[in-house]
Amino acid sequence: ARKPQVVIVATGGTIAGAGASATNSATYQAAKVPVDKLIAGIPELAQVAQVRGEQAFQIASESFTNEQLVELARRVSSLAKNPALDGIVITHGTDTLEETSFFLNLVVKTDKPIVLVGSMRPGTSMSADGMLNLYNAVVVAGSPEARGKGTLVVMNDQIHSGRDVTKRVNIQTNAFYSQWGPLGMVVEGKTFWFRSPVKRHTTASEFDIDAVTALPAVHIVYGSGSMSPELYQAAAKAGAQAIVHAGTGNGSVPNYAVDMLKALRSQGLHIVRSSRVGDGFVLRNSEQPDDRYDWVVAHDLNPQKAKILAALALTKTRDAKELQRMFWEY
Ligand SMILES: NC(=O)C[C@H](N)C(=O)O
Repeated sequence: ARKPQVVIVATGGTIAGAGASATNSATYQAAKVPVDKLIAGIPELAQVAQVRGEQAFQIASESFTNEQLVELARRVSSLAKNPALDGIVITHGTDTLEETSFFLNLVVKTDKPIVLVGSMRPGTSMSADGMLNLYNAVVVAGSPEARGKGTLVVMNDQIHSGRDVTKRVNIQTNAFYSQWGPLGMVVEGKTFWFRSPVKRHTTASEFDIDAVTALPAVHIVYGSGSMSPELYQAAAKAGAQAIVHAGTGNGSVPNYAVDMLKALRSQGLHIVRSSRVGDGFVLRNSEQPDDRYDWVVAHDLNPQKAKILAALALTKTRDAKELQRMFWEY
């Protein structure tokens, strides 16, 4: 039978990392090993797909910029248009993998599987997780059942929605987690599916990377007890067109910070209330009168995901009600 054609677009991260010894699981250099060497290290890939590699970047994912995000998405969009190709795997550092997976989920117009994968341990360490993660990612990218589900993240034998998934553990291989559960599992080269995303994505999204050349700046301000309202001002000074408030609890705002946010909104900046808690979601007019202040709530998106959607939304509209609609729909 014809094997699915899969391209691995490599961007760096720990999955391309190398450490000094086999006991170095957390101390190593990310983004060292080229994609062809990663592929050559897993001869079993040839049993499940016809694979070729492409080196987009060689960086740790904390160093990803908006420019690189746009460049990567444009490359993925152009690959997806190749009729001979069945799926795309993107190797990526785990730190900002959730931003990239959500971004691609919103802007690439394709039904083909786009699968992001990383690792928590470098390939040089004992029980390195990258090999199996990459093998599993290629299996998912070549699987017809993975089509039309938006971008996927394969880590630790689980298949997550690129929208929902977030990094929750920073030193173990079970690093990724979705509040609404994974979509499925991949075991011994086979995929098993249990649910599908219902939020708008890829072909049903109103965003298209072929029409996006740059993203406006959006900055996150972290809420805490005794925080400084001047941080919002600094975000505005740094060029933010929207500020994502990573609020305590239900995205709550300290009473002494409300006037600053109102003032920034009156200058045209958008205020998006999200929560630093991790799970749950922020409701409109809970904690703060969003209708009165013309603020937006991030719904269940965490601050870093809210930042991605806010930036994309601002390429389309300046209207807070439209922004809010997008936060409900995506
Ligand atoms: N596990 C990893 O990939 C972490 C690394 N700092 C990165 O995001 O590139």
